[in-house]
Amino acid sequence: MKNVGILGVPITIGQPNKGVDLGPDAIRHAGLYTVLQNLKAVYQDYGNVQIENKESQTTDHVSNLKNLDEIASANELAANKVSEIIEDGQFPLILGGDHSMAIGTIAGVQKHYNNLGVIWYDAHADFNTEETSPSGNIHGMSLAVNLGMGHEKLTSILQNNPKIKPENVIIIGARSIDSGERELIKEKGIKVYTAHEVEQQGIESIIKETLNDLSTRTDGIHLSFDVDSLDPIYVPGTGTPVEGGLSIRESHYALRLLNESEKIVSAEFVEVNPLLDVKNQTAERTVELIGSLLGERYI
Ligand SMILES: NC(=[NH2+])NCCC[C@H](N)C(=O)O
Ligand SMILES: [Mn+2]
Ligand SMILES: [Mn+2]
Repeated sequence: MKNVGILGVPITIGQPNKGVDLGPDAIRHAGLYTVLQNLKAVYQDYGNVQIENKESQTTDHVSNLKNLDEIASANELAANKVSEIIEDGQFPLILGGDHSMAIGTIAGVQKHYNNLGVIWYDAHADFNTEETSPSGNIHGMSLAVNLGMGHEKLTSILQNNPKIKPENVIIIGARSIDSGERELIKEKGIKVYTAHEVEQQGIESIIKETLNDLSTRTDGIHLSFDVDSLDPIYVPGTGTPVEGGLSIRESHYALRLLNESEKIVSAEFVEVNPLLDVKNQTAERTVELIGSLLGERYI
């Protein structure tokens, strides 16, 4: 069983909805420790990264990016914390927070790998740059930033270099991709399994293909799990829900296959927003999904 280091990244300024900063604590309250105890996991909670989510929004005049400086410094903090958890010999289990946090989390993990792979499980591709973004919201840009595209204040977290190679990224569950993102995805040759492909090919085959593909090239795989990958009927508590999402059953199965592969070296669960939720069910489902990733079984 893994030795787990829990870290909350309560960032909200990468998008416009209030409340996603409460995500990490809602996940803890939904029974995270109990699940870990039942799995006989050794764990340590590193608490939350101290982030100042300013009420008033700043927009960079040149790039049109919202809250650029604040997001850059929050991600620097998150990156250092994640790196520290790995240095302590633990598996980083990171709780969000809006998806702009993946800029820092992946920078922190990447420090310890020569060739990191990333599975981006999401309704969105988060592959915008300031040129293509329809919103200026940085949570829609974090994957592109990880590949070295975007504002230098974001691409230079920890080191001024691309953190992952395009061939080492696989997106699963996408069904809302902006036209500019689509062009960039094609240009970079990123592998995407859309929600339609999950329907047609099946999640088992997709996860196995993903693992085969990434295992040959990478020395570790980070899972970036945006809860809006799931259909909003299961997870109402998220800021950018998209209909036609993945089912809870196939997502548990996906996570079980990832667990069995023993290739996942770190994971984050993001975009849980308790203020948009109904009876904390989004946080509760997130805890159950974390259980599957860490080895919980039906029988
Ligand atoms: N991590 C997320 N939920 N991202 C949603 C992004 C939505 C849209 N594509 C944008 O860039 O604004
Ligand atoms: Mn998303
Ligand atoms: Mn996302």
